Amino acid sequence: MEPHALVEQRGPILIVTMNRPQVRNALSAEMMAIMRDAWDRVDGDPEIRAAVLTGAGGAFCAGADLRAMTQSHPGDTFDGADLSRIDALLKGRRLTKPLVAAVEGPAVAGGTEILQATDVRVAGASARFAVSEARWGLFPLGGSAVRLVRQIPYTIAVEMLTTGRQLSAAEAREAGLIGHVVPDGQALTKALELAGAIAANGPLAVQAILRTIRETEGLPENDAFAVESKIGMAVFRSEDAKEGPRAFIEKRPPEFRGR
Ligand SMILES: C[C@H]([C@H](O)CC(=O)SCCNC(=O)CCNC(=O)[C@H](O)C(C)(C)COP(=O)(O)OP(=O)(O)OC[C@H]1O[C@@H](n2cnc3c(N)ncnc32)[C@H](O)[C@@H]1OP(=O)(O)O)[C@H]1CC[C@H]2[C@@H]3CCC4=CC(=O)CC[C@]4(C)[C@H]3CC[C@]12C
Repeated sequence: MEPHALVEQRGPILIVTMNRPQVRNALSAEMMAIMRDAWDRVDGDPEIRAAVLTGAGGAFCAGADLRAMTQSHPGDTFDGADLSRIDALLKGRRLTKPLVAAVEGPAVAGGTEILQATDVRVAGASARFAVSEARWGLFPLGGSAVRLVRQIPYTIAVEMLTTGRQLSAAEAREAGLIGHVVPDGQALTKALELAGAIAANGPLAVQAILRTIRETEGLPENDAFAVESKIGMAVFRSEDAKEGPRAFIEKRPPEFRGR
């Protein structure tokens, strides 16, 4: 039996592949455990500078396993755990390094929910996006009722959440849910190209930029600048911030050490 998610390190990039293609990579407890461990690895390993999340077999993810739900329903088995944080889906927890999504085929329900926790998003032309929980009388507990309206225009978010309608890749890009549409089958290649560009940059700078974005979300502008200037000045004091300008003047690629 294949593991429900595959984790592969390629140089400074960790690639996480949801791997239950026969059910369009519907989430399982095993898959979620592997994903949670992979996110710990991304945050804990200084050699990893970016991560990519994708799905096997031409699908991204079809959300929770509805068949499993007919056998053991979370509504009946729920043990009262705090669902304001679901590590595997990066709800209530964000990575310290950029996460790039490579979507082919359906990203539905939990699939579009975890997409909202990624930082840079690429999709094949036939990809489709939906938050379909309400169609089955369920609630999008992966965070979409909070996060989607913060990421895309209100009316499109509410329409997606309440009708469950699928957006095409072109519609998703127009709404700003994804950044790039590429020919089918090319999403991972493009995502790796973007992750590579991120990984080549100063890791302290990249992580500080992400941290600033995360920590200032929703703050009044001047409060946000107070946070930003503290985080940013620490980067300016680093060795990497001296290496970058030197490399420019010496006409060579910078060699960042992350300190
Ligand atoms: C709350 C989150 C999460 O947000 C909830 C959900 O995600 S609900 C899931 C809703 N999913 C859908 O609506 C998608 C259904 N599928 C489709 O619409 C289509 O299949 C498709 C568009 C994806 C693809 O269409 P295709 O035409 O290409 O393919 P199709 O022929 O239809 O399918 C091929 C075969 O694949 C099977 N398939 C597809 N999707 C699924 C699916 N989702 N489940 C099962 N099987 C699927 C299909 O049947 C075909 O197979 P055949 O054999 O050929 O028929 C929740 C996410 C995780 C939850 C937490 C989990 C852990 C917890 C445990 C607890 O006890 C407490 C709670 C919790 C923390 C729990 C809380 C909620 C979540 C966070």
